Amino acid sequence: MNLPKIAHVRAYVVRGGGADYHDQGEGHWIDDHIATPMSRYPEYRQSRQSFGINVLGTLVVEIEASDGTIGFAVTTGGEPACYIVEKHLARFLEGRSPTDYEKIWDQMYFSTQYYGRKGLVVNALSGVDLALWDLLGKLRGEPVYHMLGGAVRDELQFYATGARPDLAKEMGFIGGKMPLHHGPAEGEEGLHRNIAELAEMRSRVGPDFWLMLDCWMALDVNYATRLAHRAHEHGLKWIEEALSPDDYWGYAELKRNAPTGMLVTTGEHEATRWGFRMLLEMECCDIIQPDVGWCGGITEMIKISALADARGKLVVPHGSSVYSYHFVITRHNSPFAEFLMMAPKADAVVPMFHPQLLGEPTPENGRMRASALDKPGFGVELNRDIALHRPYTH
Ligand SMILES: C[C@H](O)[C@H](O)CC(=O)C(=O)O
Ligand SMILES: [Mg+2]
Repeated sequence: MNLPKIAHVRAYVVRGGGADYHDQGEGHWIDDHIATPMSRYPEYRQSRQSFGINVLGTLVVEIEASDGTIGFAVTTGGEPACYIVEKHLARFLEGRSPTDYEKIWDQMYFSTQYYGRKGLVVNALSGVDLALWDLLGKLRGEPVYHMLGGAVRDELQFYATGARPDLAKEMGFIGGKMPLHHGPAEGEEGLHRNIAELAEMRSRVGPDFWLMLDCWMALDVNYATRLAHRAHEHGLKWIEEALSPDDYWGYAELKRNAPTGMLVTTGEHEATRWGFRMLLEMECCDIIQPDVGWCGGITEMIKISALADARGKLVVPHGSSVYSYHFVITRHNSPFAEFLMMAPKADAVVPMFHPQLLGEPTPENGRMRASALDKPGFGVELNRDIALHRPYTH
């Protein structure tokens, strides 16, 4: 069957809302004294926005086929990513068939390799890849998860990331991941406060509920090892992204140092099969956490997941809403998914990519039926009531 060819690629920047790096208003738990690599500077300790976490904004990529069908995706990267998409990547799509996603990915990656490989460029590339899968699904009338081989279970189950695992438990989630609030620069007192917060949460949720700590690249091996051992006494299930993503050696050491039974997880700021191969071959962790919108998109996720599967490792993607749900439901080595609580007080389930997406499914009682994904493509529409700014054209 010949599908319509790709006619046009467009890239927009959006301010406000969204998940994680996207702009959140004041008083949101996600920007409240979270330990980061910048916490060593007191003036950048209270708010991640103070050092510019939200400086780029959201990237929206649209790919229009010659019959007028539009696929789209949302990720991070903002205006600089718009430039890369419009001025560089678009040439590898326009005039081509949307079925050629392997060749398109290969050309996008290798043509940008001299200035890319990770970070912003791979965010942009991921946005294009996700928009392409959305377009393909819309043209074929199939959900992305069908194109990935179909569901291996009837429903997704979720853990929640946010400041209130106790409320997440009441909402039916299988676990709660809290941000770590104090980094090494806050010394022994900070460590003590981190452990006290964990202990307090353990007392609220009881002995069996999963509790995890997200350290957002803020620690060193020594601090992370001490934190892990002290947290073990309070039943911490995993310690996440404790070190710089470049410190593969440190992760390998932390994995050796961690108490038996505690999982070491990382990878949300890693990209491509080559980056994840490093994490896997160097025995850096137990669970890898690629973000579908940052690691190279669905086309690359398939390869990353296969590498992990062959090594008996789990893939539990970072956030990314529908873009990860369609993947997780198709893989046995992705037994559960993350839900990032975007309600400012983490006290309600609200869509992760609000207000950019319309029709975004959310977990109910910590679960989501596969049938909630049964719409063409990623099953969501772009909210055209938001201000979409197209800074570049080609
Ligand atoms: C809460 C973390 O600091 C970060 O904002 C989200 C994240 O890393 C995760 O969901 O994982
Ligand atoms: Mg994380």
